[in-house]
Amino acid sequence: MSVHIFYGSSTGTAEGAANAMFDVFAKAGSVELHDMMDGEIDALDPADFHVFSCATYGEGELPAGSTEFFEDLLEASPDLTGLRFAVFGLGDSIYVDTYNAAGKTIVEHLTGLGATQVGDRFEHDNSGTDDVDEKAVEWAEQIVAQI
Ligand SMILES: Cc1cc2nc3c(=O)[nH]c(=O)nc-3n(C[C@H](O)[C@H](O)[C@H](O)COP(=O)(O)O)c2cc1C
Repeated sequence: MSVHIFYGSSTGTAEGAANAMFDVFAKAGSVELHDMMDGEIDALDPADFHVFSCATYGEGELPAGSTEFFEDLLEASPDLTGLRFAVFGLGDSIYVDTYNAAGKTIVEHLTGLGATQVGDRFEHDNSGTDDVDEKAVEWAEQIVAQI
């Protein structure tokens, strides 16, 4: 099994978290990192496991350049039955109405295509005191125990 870690990041926090998780997921198989901006929707494979580390911007959207990933995916509308994924969301609670909305959107889109969420969706708060990379490792350890 391969683990595909996709990150959606504008200023590097979600990308850093994705990198921090790399060694944890390497316990489960070979790991590939993907910038969602590269639009590699073909890397979604029911035989593999998928992790999304993604920030929220705008009015609750994915970061600029990453929104097209799901536009392309929804247009292609593949049957993702059997595909398993987990979501590590990043946001900031000062954005009350759209706090961590991108992570919720990812869950909706993937489950809407038949995929199955594994574990709890994490919500990192940039206004909080939690170290994002430490939390990413802790979360990844919980997820890897379930795959
Ligand atoms: C201009 C701007 C808009 C943002 N909008 C939201 C938002 O709507 N909801 C949210 O939860 N966080 C929002 N954030 C917070 C980011 O998602 C958060 O800081 C995240 O850690 C950034 O990740 P990145 O460095 O990978 O881009 C916003 C941040 C900026 C700078």
